[in-house]
Parts: sequence; C-alpha cells; structure tokens
Amino acid sequence: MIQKLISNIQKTKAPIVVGLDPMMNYIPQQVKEKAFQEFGETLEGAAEAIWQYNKEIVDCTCDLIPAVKPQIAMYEQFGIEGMKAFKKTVDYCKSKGLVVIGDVKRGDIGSTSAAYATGHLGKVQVGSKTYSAFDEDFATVNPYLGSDGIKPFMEVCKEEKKGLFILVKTSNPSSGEFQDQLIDGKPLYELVGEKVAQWGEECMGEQYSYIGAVVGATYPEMGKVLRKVMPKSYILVPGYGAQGGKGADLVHFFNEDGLGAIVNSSRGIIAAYKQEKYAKFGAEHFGEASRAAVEDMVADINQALENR
Ligand SMILES: O=c1ccn([C@@H]2O[C@H](COP(=O)(O)O)[C@@H](O)[C@H]2O)c(=O)[nH]1
Repeated sequence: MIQKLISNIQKTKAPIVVGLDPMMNYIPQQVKEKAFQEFGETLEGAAEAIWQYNKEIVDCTCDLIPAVKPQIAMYEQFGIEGMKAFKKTVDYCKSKGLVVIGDVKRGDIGSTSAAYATGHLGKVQVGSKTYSAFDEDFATVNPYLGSDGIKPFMEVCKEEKKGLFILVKTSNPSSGEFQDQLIDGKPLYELVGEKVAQWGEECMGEQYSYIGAVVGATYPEMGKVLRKVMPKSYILVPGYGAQGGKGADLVHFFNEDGLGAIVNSSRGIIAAYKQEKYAKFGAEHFGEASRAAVEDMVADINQALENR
C-alpha cells in the first residue's frame, strides 16, 4: 500500500491528504435539510448528511489528490449510523482510487490491539468465513503502550500489505507536556521516532517502509530532526491550514527525493467555502471551493519544495 501511496503522489504531484472530518456545522444547510427531510433530525439523518457532504467533496477533488484521511471521531459521535457513514466513505474513496488513511489512533495491550488491527486493516473470522470490516489502507496508531501494542498492527500490515502512521510528535499545543520530556538527554518524541525507524526496517516496501510516523506541521524544527531519525518512514503531517502550518514550514519533512511526507488539511479544505478567500463559490458550490483550496495547498507546498 505504501507503493500505491507513493505512486498516487507521483501521479497527482500532490503530497497532500484531504482530511474528511465532517463536523455538522461545516455541512451546508441545503445538504442537512435534504437529509433531514428524508430521515428526520435523527442519527440516521446526520449520517446521511455526512455521507452526501463527503461524496460531493470527494467527487470534486479525487482527480487532484492521492489520499484521504477520515477522522473516525467525527463519525463515531453519531453511533452506529455514523460508523456506517464512515464505512461508506472508506469504500467510496477506495472505488475512486484514493488511498484511505483511517485516523483512528488505536493502540492497547497486545490482545486488544490485535482486535483493532483486525477490524481496521485485516480480516475477521466468522466461522468458516472471513470478512474485511472497515478495510482502510493505513491506520494511525498510538505507541505509548509500547511494542506489544504496536506489534499486532505490524503483523496485520505484513499479511495484508497495509500500513501505519504512528504518533511521534503531535501537532496540538500541549503535545510537549509529555512528548518533549527529556529521557537521558533525549526528548521522548525522538526516542519514539527511533523506535518507528527500527519497526520500519522490518516492514520495507520498495523505497519506503510501510510503517510511518505522525509529526505535526506546527513543529517544523522537530520535523527536521525526525526526518533524519526516520529516513525510510513516510511522515503524515497534520496541522497545515486551520492549525497554522504553511508550505514554507514543511520542506524539511521531505527527503531530497521530494518524497517522504504527506501533508493533511481537514477544515482548510472541507470547509473552504466558509473562508473569505473562497466565498465566491457560496455554500451551494462547497465542493468547488474545496477543489480550489486543494489547488492552492498543492501549489503552496510544491512552490516551497522548489525553492528550498
Ligand atoms: O498530531 C495530530 C494528529 C492528528 N491530527 C488530526 O488531523 C486532523 C487535522 O484537522 P485540521 O482541520 O486540518 O486542523 C484532525 O483530524 C486531527 O484529529 C492532528 O491534527 N494532529
């Protein structure tokens, strides 16, 4: 799957991922009204609105982008109906040739991690039959329970040719409270980065490992260090746009080959129609506003890479 991600990035010349984080207040009124007319103001109605909103954004952007990152929390809050919209979104994006990164941030004791890995990346056994439940291509994983929480995910990735992005240095303002703590003079995020590089060696694709890392765009200096610590790991970089990250901050997340990083923007793309810059599209043409925001993001990052 890492090879498909790289080939999609090369084909589109867009080292970006669109975050499908469909919060209700981003969904235009006309989409919600139509869904509520059909299903009422119910969890099913909310899930239908999410699905229609995602579908329009994907239809308007899929030829420009290599991958999407649905954030499971935005679906899970609507219970089973929300999870059905999550699954429908995953399947639809895959049918459009996109790589799907499930932002699920799982990780637990070994036996529980094994079940998470089966559900999101693997196949579950039911009697004599097996089923792929959610079937994303990559999943985000929290490493802070240690190796036994990660190994079951790695095993499933090896079997299924899927991949992981392991949280190393997150983009949020308080990520340093724990992640920057020094242990024998080294910050914890660097130790986790070293571990990711080690795990990655066991899981090599042709050029890059299918065990990648998450490093926030909001910490470019740390990104520069971590790029060197994990030379063969793809870095998923959230924090562009709504959290303040810009193309110029991101050049050191990439390797000299122009590969090695994929930058996420969620609100900046899916709610672009609410920004002054894209207001001309109006809520009616929210998908076209997202398309314009994708074009601008790709140009910003590629220009920064050309000028480095
Ligand atoms: O360190 C991290 C890890 C994950 N995220 C997720 O990425 C998106 C960011 O959304 P924006 O709207 O582009 O800010 C969201 O799903 C987060 O849960 C992150 O931001 N930082």
